[in-house]
Amino acid sequence: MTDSIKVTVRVPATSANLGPGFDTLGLALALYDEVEVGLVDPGDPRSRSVGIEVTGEGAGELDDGEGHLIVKTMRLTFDRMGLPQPRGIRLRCLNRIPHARGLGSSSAAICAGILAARALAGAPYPAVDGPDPAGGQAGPGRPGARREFTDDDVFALATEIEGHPDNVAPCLAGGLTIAWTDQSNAPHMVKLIPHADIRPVAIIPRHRLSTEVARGLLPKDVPHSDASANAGRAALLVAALTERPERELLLAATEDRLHQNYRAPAMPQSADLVQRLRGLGVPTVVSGAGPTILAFSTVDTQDLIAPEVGTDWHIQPLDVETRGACVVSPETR
Ligand SMILES: Nc1ncnc2c1ncn2[C@@H]1O[C@H](COP(=O)(O)OP(=O)(O)O)[C@@H](O)[C@H]1O
Ligand SMILES: N[C@@H](CCOP(=O)(O)O)C(=O)O
Repeated sequence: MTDSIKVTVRVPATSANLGPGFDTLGLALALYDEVEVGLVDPGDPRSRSVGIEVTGEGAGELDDGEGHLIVKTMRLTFDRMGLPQPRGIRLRCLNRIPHARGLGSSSAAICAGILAARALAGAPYPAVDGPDPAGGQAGPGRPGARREFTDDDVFALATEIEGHPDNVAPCLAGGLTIAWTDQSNAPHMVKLIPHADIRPVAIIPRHRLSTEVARGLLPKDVPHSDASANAGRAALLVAALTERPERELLLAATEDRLHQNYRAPAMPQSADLVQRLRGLGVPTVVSGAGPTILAFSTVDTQDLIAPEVGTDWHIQPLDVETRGACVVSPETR
């Protein structure tokens, strides 16, 4: 038996914060998860279940049913689109983005789920006629009340699920993004293309640190002088990444006082390596909530990184990704 309809989505890794741009700046990186999602024919015996195949990161560890982040996200998206829940969902995940390392794996999974659900919504699929498998109730306006789900809706829902927009924005749009939320909590972004000389290098440890745990280490208030220093550095960083990718400017622009030091006790090796590389003149930050670190290498610093890092970390130079998440098959959008 075959799936009645299938889509494949591709979503990039992202590095958020970039030092001073806490919860605001993000950069998309050319390292991708690919997710094939199939909805099952009604006559297929698998049509009342969820089936998940994971290759790569998270294989054998992730929930293999309704609790899987992509399935949960798809269910919520079908609800928000005013559509009935599909019956059997098959996921085939090729996961390359490391989990809980500060490279935006959860944002990528959330964006994948929303984009897949939106792409599937255009086609007829076998819907649940009994109780909703996600535990919800079939409500008024589900079938027959389908509403257009715009790119802004995708961004808003992904941000609502993730809790902050700085990974979601570059994942969806690619490039360097400045993201913020307005007074009604709606997210917005501006996308910029970094200068061609910007060469990110992810330096990835074996151990994990969940974003939730790292966020728990942040104080409720910070000194005004620290906030002011970060505002200046974040502004400078946008200029340095797009127009003036000079090492000295990047080094000054990547200083942070709002989150990295507070989180250092949860990732002492990362904090130490950031300091050592910065001491050698390599602009280096904690990637997202860590424990990966991100260096901006230049011709004069590229040879300094490997000897300083040693063998306990995986050094991965990554191109900046400029297109963002997409449905690769069928090319519906
Ligand atoms: N491709 C994926 N499929 C299912 N769940 C995922 C996927 N990627 C991430 N997750 C979930 O998100 C968690 C990591 O999220 P988080 O702590 O925010 O770290 P980060 O987003 O920095 O990698 C994983 O432990 C896993 O539960
Ligand atoms: N601004 C967030 C970014 C978290 O990124 P992740 O890739 O670690 O999920 C934060 O610093 O908490």
